[in-house]
Amino acid sequence: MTRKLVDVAAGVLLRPDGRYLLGQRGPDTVYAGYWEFPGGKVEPGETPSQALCRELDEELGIRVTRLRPWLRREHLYEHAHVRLHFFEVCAWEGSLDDKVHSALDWVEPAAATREPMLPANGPILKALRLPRTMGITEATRMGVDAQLEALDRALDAGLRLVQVREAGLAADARIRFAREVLARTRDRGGLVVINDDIELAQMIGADGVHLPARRLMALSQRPAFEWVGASCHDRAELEHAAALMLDYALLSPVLATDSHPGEPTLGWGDFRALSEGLPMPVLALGGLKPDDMETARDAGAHGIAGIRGIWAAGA
Ligand SMILES: Nc1nc2c([nH]c(=O)n2[C@H]2C[C@H](O)[C@@H](COP(=O)(O)OP(=O)(O)OP(=O)(O)O)O2)c(=O)[nH]1
Repeated sequence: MTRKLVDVAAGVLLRPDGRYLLGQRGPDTVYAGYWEFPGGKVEPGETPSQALCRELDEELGIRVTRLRPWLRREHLYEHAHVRLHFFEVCAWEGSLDDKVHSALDWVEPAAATREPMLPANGPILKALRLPRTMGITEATRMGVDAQLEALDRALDAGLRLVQVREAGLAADARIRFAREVLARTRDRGGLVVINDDIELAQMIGADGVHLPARRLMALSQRPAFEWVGASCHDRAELEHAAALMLDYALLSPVLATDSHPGEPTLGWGDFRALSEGLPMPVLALGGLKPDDMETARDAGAHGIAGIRGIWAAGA
């Protein structure tokens, strides 16, 4: 049976302490008692962001002053085929005066979800657990000891997502290095993904794998890890990552880098256009430093990834 496509706008209200708001649907709605992000259907003639501002005013009594488009996902329910436009709502006026939910709760991204959760929202909650900054190792160039010291500094400064990318190290050294990165990062509650080496990731029990673009395009199924991401450089690669239901993508190169001098770059305009409307978070990569975070997020990025810019800054 084909169902009419219904556009829905939903807001992730983010507090400065990182918590976000969930509401429990009232008794007279479909999926009564389920938890959701506040929002509702897009009315004819409205854009999704206009719909969200109206819904948050009507339902919660707040006026949105700053929002960013984030993820877009479709889901086929028994009652409807919904296209969900998620926004990050970063600033608003007025205090919450909820008129529709049975309960509201500010939840920590790392904490367990509220149950029951609307079925379409699982990947959204997972995306909110993805740290905003990824450090990509380069022990091959820096030396193993210098890289591990830089990792410790970055972990102290709050880094919680590391990609081990060391094709240049000999096999034994690579295994030792990857184990060491995993132990140090886990100690701080962080995640480690291994570039292009599913066997190594399995052997050391890493959190996941990171697929280079050529490997991504050769796959028709997602590898079995909790976290799987990929490097992308154009829309076709991003869409393939979405079709495989990957957890994130890196899109590069955004700015010029010392490691790839003279290569054409996307700039923030192309970054925004390419990453728009995808179901998974996209991190910006290429010549970025921690200071670029706000610019990246304003351009639709979930966050930033980096090599030298991250290790030099201590993240
Ligand atoms: N608001 C919201 N809706 C969601 C989320 N996830 C999800 O699958 N949905 C679905 C459930 C519903 O099928 C649809 C939203 O419809 P709704 O009934 O809440 O919309 P509305 O507030 O405009 O209600 P109404 O005018 O029809 O009474 O989107 C979410 O996180 N927030």
